[in-house]
Amino acid sequence: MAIFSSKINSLIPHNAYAYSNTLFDVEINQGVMSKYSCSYALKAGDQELGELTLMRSREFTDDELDLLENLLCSLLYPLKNATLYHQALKMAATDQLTQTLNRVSFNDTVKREMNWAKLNAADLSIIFLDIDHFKVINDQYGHDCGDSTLVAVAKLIKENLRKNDTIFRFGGEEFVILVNQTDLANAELLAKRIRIAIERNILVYDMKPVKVTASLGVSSLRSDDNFDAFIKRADNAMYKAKRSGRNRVFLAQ
Ligand SMILES: Nc1nc2c(ncn2[C@@H]2O[C@H](COP(=O)(O)OP(=O)(O)OP(=O)(O)O)[C@@H](O)[C@H]2O)c(=O)[nH]1
Repeated sequence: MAIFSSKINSLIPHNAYAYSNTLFDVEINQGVMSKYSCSYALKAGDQELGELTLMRSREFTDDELDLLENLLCSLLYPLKNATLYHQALKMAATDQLTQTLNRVSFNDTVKREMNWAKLNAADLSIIFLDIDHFKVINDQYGHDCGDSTLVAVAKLIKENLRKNDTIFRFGGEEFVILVNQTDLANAELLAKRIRIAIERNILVYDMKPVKVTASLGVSSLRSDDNFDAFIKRADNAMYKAKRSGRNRVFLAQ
């Protein structure tokens, strides 16, 4: 969009542009917001491609708007390809059942956040969460009930997170939450909130209440940590929570 804006600037001068595309999760605002604007909802066939707005301090003429509409036509198909590519990448990294990230992007995301936290002397914490006796839920109520449980737990976790936190479905009934700019004490509070939310939530399946609890382990980044050590401490803490009776939060030592 930046290239399109700069290429057309000699033909249709403008001070700023805004582009948003919810499918992309993209929201771009470039330049100085101005009084006059023209907006276009971009579409190729039935594919929505977001909304583009150009802004400047004097009105756009009819000739300029006609020209812009023609130029936009040449943008639609490259934009459609970019959207499809982005959707494919997003799907590959998303667990379709729980709509959380899957393992594909886990290592890269954690390493990137570890680097950022170390460079900026910021806190970073990680929570491992494993649903208790999940096999029993599957065996007693069926696999569909197990799937509904996974969806419900993911939703409860998401409801307790901030925008910058990231949730991954790590394996079968295991989730990992990366908590930015949060120290061990505050990550523990978050883990306890999530544990209570899961315990209190009443999942009704086939008219029967299904009791769900989870065990959680928490670790925070240390200055000499590498990726494996950071992850392993939280995983070990979660296993300690399991071994000491489940439905509890353990902090990494
Ligand atoms: N319904 C459903 N079940 C799954 C899925 N992925 C893994 N499972 C099941 O999750 C169960 C995990 O069982 P275990 O590893 O024994 O763990 P658990 O029963 O939760 O026991 P603890 O972790 O020790 O409390 C297995 O029965 C798997 O078949 C899934 O996507 N959907």
